[in-house]
Amino acid sequence: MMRSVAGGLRRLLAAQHVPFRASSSASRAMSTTGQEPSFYQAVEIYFDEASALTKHNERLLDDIKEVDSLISFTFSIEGDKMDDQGRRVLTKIKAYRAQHSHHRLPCKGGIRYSPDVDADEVKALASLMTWKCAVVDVPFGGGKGGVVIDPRKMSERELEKVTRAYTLQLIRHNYIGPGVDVPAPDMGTGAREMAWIIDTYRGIRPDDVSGQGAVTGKPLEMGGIAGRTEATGLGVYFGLRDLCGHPEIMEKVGLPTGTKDKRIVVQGFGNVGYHTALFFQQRGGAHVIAIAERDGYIYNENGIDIPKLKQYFDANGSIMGFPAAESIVSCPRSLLLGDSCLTALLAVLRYSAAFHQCIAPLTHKHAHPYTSNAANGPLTPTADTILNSRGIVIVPDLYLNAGGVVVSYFEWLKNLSNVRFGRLNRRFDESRGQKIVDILKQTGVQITAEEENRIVRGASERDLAESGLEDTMSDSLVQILRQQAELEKETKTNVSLRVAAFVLAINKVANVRYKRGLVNPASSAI
Ligand SMILES: NC(=O)C1=CN([C@@H]2O[C@H](COP(=O)(O)OP(=O)(O)OC[C@H]3O[C@@H](n4cnc5c(N)ncnc54)[C@H](OP(=O)(O)O)[C@@H]3O)[C@@H](O)[C@H]2O)C=CC1
Ligand SMILES: O=C(O)CCC(=O)C(=O)O
Repeated sequence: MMRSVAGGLRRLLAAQHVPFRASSSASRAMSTTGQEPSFYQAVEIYFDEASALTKHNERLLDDIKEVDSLISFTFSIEGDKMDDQGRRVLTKIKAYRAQHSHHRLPCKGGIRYSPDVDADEVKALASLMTWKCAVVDVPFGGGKGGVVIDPRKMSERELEKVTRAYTLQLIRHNYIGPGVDVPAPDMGTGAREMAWIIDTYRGIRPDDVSGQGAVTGKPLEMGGIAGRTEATGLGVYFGLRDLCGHPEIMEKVGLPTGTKDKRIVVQGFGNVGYHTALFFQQRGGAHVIAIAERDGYIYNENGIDIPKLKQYFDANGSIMGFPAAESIVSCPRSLLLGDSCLTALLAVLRYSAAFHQCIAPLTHKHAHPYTSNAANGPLTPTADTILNSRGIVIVPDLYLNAGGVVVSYFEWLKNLSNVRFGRLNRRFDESRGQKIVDILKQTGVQITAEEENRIVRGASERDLAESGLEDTMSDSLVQILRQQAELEKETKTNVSLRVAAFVLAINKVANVRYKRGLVNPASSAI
């Protein structure tokens, strides 16, 4: 049975008291209201649009679309400030954790610290995690956590208190554990917070032999994996590099293949933005000509030196004033209107109607043939529709930023087995390589020192994590492009990468549900 997008969309519009108008595109119908849906509604719209192209039972689709569970709680911490009686002021904090899908356990997804976090955002992000994990064959359900604080306004001591108190709440609600739900870094959090989380968890559950796998993105000393910090940015680079390597795709956008000498603009210079820019420059030979941050953007048409900028940023807390570029204080989003580039890389922009108002109407046709969603959900359905209608290829977040969760998966595997990758076989591989070199030399083959090193060197944990990440990103892109081609053949219309990635993910999740025996695919009932 071909399912129409109408059901979900009609319900959504009804909830907003908007008359339903059948349309080939859910997002186009929504834009007629002049009002953007919420982030979670947008993810539902994307889901509906894609699921209409699948052959799954409607009730199963409705079921796998829903967020399975969401908890919210408040807790208090004693802050640094004193009241007039010399007591530490108590600060009340609201927090969430959503588990979108229990079709596979544990649930997996980062924790966001931001004053703008709310239930809608956490549900949307958890839902995206399910589809993301499915696209890259990471066997987890989706989850996401959020704490409503502004980490820039808190001391390290306060942040530690918040993180430990949040973890205690997760333990109390059974929302954390290596087989239940495994958090990781997201906006506003990093390895430091993950260390506090695992330390708190281990303190309460010291006899959990797999306990180190209760959170990923930890520092190495706390059971982390080499390469997790840069994994999301590296995955973005691998994904875009592969896309740029397809002659027929690049021909469509009128550019030569490869990343060399391509110009890109990056919005956000945090973990994801910085590492992506770094890899584009160092490995891809591309020029990062502009970078936007909260307080403005910097521009150098010959390319910005990313390691130098990072040093400057760490020392000054801002990219503004970086000597080797022009600093422009304005709406950072306006940089996306600039020169013609390969891609506008959105590495922080959160879901907001502002994108629709600021960028989408103004972006020139072909100014940037790609808009790459390194951030989660930066585009509203209307912005998405506008960019699509201009022929701009949107590289979807549920594929492009999956590098983080892929390497988190490797970290989790490492924690379950309690052994560093490569520890058992590295020396053995090296001695075998050495024997091969010796035999080649004995038979008179000339080998340079560099060649010898490449044959002999055994893989480190970092090498293995990176190679697993590269393989996953490449393989998943092949799957998405194959899905896109199949859908285009079936529907005889253009199908976006986002729709293709969602269809791929929905098929995988639905198939798990069928195989588990909870649903009969031939029946109309679940
Ligand atoms: N970290 C990860 O492994 C993963 C992250 N993601 C997604 O990537 C995105 C970025 O995450 P991440 O890099 O980890 O976050 P970070 O917190 O490390 O970095 C965000 C950066 O962007 C800056 N920023 C905030 N608001 C704006 C703005 N309006 N314009 C420009 N810059 C701004 C922040 O500045 P300031 O410090 O002043 O706030 C900070 O420097 C998020 O959508 C996240 O969900 C996706 C997959 C994995
Ligand atoms: O590393 C992880 O487990 C999840 C990262 C994340 O939150 C994301 O991909 O959005």
